[in-house]
Amino acid sequence: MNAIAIEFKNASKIYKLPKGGQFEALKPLNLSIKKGECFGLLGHNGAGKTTILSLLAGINKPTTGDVIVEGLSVNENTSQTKRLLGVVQQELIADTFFNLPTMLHIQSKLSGFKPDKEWIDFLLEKLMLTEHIKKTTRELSGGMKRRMMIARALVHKPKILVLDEPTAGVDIQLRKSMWEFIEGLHKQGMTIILTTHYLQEAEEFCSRIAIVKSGEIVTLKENKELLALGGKHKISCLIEVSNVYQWMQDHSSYLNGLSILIEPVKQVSHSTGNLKLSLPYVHGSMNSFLDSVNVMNSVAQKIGMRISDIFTESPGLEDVFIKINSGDIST
Ligand SMILES: Nc1ncnc2c1ncn2[C@@H]1O[C@H](COP(=O)(O)OP(=O)(O)OP(=O)(O)O)[C@@H](O)[C@H]1O
Repeated sequence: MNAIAIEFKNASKIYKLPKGGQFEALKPLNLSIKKGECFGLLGHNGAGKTTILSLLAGINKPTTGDVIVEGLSVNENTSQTKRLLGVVQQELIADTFFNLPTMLHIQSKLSGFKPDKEWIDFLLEKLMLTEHIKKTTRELSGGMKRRMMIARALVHKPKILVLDEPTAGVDIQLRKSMWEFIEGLHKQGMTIILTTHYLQEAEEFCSRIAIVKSGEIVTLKENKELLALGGKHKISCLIEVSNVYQWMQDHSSYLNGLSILIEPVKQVSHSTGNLKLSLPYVHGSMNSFLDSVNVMNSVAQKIGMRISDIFTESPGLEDVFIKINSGDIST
């Protein structure tokens, strides 16, 4: 299971700018992605994610180095490596007068693959496109085009699926079924490399995640390890107080002594507002959880506060992403 599917070897990209000069979009990258892995690339707009995928897909040539796909060099065997990959590009490219099944038949042939009607029907069904098969691809909505691009990328049964923001513009219901379908392909052994701005998708589906910033990977970790950087799980409660700043002054030394954090929830004025009190607990330990609940209850009794809500909070990938990008955590 540890065989390598994709290997970036010192691969870099410097774009030549039309008005002269150049721009280094990707610093020399060394990265291995295992067979059967679902690997996520995250980063702000312009970080370099699409550039990385374009070198893998053979759309752009690296300035230095190479990418190896299933043992084959993309530089030397572009047409063979292309057949191993199903690539869903970020831009919606669906401007034809063909209907969906015809376009997918043509695409199969273009990929050097004998069209397989059963597989095409299966893809159309799984991507919820069957009811739109009479439309030409240019008549599809944005979300339908996005799903069509996934069908097109899979038509030649590739070993590796490359998804550059595959769910942009797809509504939440369809996104869920799309991911169920992609998860099914992954379970059958397909290697997946994904970029997305929906961090929850990466959190749910990727086993390893790289964060790209200014043309280089600044963090590369197992999903769980990355989430652990977000901080502790917390038990929190909300209280309403009539004089926020006075209240914080009166109680802060007592609460700080118990490691309880005080945080204004909404815009607070001097006269009224909500405060959130939080206490960390060890995730997975019932004793630690109950200890924290007991502390909250005894604090409530001691200082006579009315708790309006009590809930737990888990650090998510979004918290980690923001902290890494703002330099709050170095990895
Ligand atoms: N053909 C090109 N010529 C010059 N610069 C380019 C070219 N393509 C991309 N760039 C620049 O390279 C940098 C990385 O772009 P890239 O598209 O890889 O970012 P990204 O992380 O995929 O962003 P997004 O999340 O917006 O898709 C950006 O500054 C971009 O302007």
